[in-house]
Amino acid sequence: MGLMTHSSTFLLPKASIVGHGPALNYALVVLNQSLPRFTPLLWRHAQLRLCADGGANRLYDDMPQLFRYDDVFAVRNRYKPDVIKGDMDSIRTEVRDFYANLGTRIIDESHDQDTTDLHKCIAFIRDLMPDLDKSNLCVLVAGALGGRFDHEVGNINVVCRFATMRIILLSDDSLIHLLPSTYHHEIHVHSSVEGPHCGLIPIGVPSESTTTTGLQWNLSATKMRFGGLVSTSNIVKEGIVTVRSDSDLLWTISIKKA
Ligand SMILES: Nc1ncnc2c1ncn2[C@@H]1O[C@H](COP(=O)(O)OP(=O)(O)OP(=O)(O)O)[C@@H](O)[C@H]1O
Ligand SMILES: Cc1ncc(C[n+]2csc(CCO)c2C)c(N)n1
Repeated sequence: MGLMTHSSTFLLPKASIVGHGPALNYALVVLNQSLPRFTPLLWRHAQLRLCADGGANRLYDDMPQLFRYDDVFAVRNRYKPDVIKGDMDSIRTEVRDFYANLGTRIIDESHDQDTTDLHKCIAFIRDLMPDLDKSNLCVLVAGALGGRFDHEVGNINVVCRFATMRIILLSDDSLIHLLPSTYHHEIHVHSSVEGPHCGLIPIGVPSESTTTTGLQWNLSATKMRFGGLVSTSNIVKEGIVTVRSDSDLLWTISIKKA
């Protein structure tokens, strides 16, 4: 079975990155929730930037607040998304017009009321990338956690629906990504920016057997299921956490405040 490595280097300044595994190309999707304070850092890492519908309002309203000493319009011009996509029921007209005038591609999919705006954005990224590029692509989703619970679950479901893509859901406080059962996993923990609190959560189906190293409460061929044991409030103890499981799991780790 192959090894998949994970490393939150997108939370580090670009210059300080020492690679673990292949260098990844990043895409950023901004959702309709208050922007995480490190969004400008994610923006710099990303080669492609999208807003999911009302996410464009957040970019327009919140980004200038992250640069309090800069001119509001200078900040808005600096942070121009490549694409705004969604059912367009939340983006304000002035915001849509502002970014359209800057040259942002606007994709209105108001006919589709069965998939979320995040889903629409991930499908766009998937279809844009040639097959070969996809293994090195990682999609960062800003503002995906906290807020309305149905949206949070919808966002997690997108991670599961596009299970072959690397997608990382982020808030100010934590990140989540999938650990597919078809790989063994090595998670390189950057303790300056993340941890120590973490969790491993079976999603969809129970896990009959999960084994970990590097945690305070390791699992040893342990069964996990909702209604039984799920590993929450665990603590990272080593620089590398390893996970092998017979089922897909969600990995979550806290993000440090300063
Ligand atoms: N409170 C929230 N918590 C987490 N994610 C959110 C939240 N609000 C919005 N999102 C994410 O941002 C995307 C765009 O948000 P937007 O408000 O434009 O969606 P929407 O389809 O109009 O939502 P709804 O009609 O259900 O209120 C959503 O698809 C969702 O992924
Ligand atoms: C069973 C079922 N539940 C909810 C919705 C509603 N819905 C899901 S995604 C979406 C678009 C949000 O931008 C909307 C309105 C549906 N279609 N089918």
